[in-house]
Amino acid sequence: MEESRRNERERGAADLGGKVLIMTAVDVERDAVLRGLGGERAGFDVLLAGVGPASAAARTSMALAGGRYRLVVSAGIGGGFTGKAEIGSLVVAKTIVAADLGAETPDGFLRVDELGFGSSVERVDGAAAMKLTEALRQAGLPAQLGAVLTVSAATGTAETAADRAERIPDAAAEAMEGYGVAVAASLAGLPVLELRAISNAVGPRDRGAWKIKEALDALEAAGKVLAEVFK
Ligand SMILES: O=C(O)c1cccc(C(=O)CC[C@H]2O[C@@H](n3cnc4c(=O)[nH]cnc43)[C@H](O)[C@@H]2O)c1
Repeated sequence: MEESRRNERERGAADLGGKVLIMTAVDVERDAVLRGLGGERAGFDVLLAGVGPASAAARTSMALAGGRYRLVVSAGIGGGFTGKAEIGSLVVAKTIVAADLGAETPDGFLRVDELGFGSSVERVDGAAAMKLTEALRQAGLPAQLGAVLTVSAATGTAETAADRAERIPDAAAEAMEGYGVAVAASLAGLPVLELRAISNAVGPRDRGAWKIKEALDALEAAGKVLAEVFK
């Protein structure tokens, strides 16, 4: 069973049968993706993950148990690391990192890997991630590949932002669901992607400064590209 799942994953997103499952945290994100998919929705299911990795993992697993899918995508808005990802731009995950899964110690943070309890990094379908990033750029959208962090508590201070940026130097964006979606996809033997439209800077919490509309517009534009690339 494990070997057939591994073989399926190695064949990648392109040549497996089934639909593409897109999980968003909240309904305005789902609606933006659906607007972007437009008339090309037939090959896609866009479902709600809820906020946070636990809800995302549980709801993705439930969806995967009830349908036939070839690719799973975690999509939505996210925070961008300063100097890495600007508001209104798009980040496609090259890795999905559970940034707060582990243990604090007086000498610093220990990743769950260092504790010997599994992995804090979920691999994405690298070829599909590159293809999507290229297609987004071809469509004139500012897009880049970078590590996308999953956190249970959004960063709210400059200290936490600096700590996360130092521990994970290729971090471009932060959100709250990708790792949960990715673990569910991995258990089902399916490739995964994460796509984030940047609504705010990762750092001191300033909810009034979040550019939700800009991010949702970018997510909608990305939805059109998702339809072209994965139809
Ligand atoms: O208030 C609104 O109108 C609104 C519209 C769409 C989404 C929201 C959310 O608050 C969604 C929460 C969702 O956003 C992700 N996110 C966005 N920025 C960050 C961040 O800096 N750090 C972590 N997560 C972030 C996250 O995936 C949440 O699920 C509100």
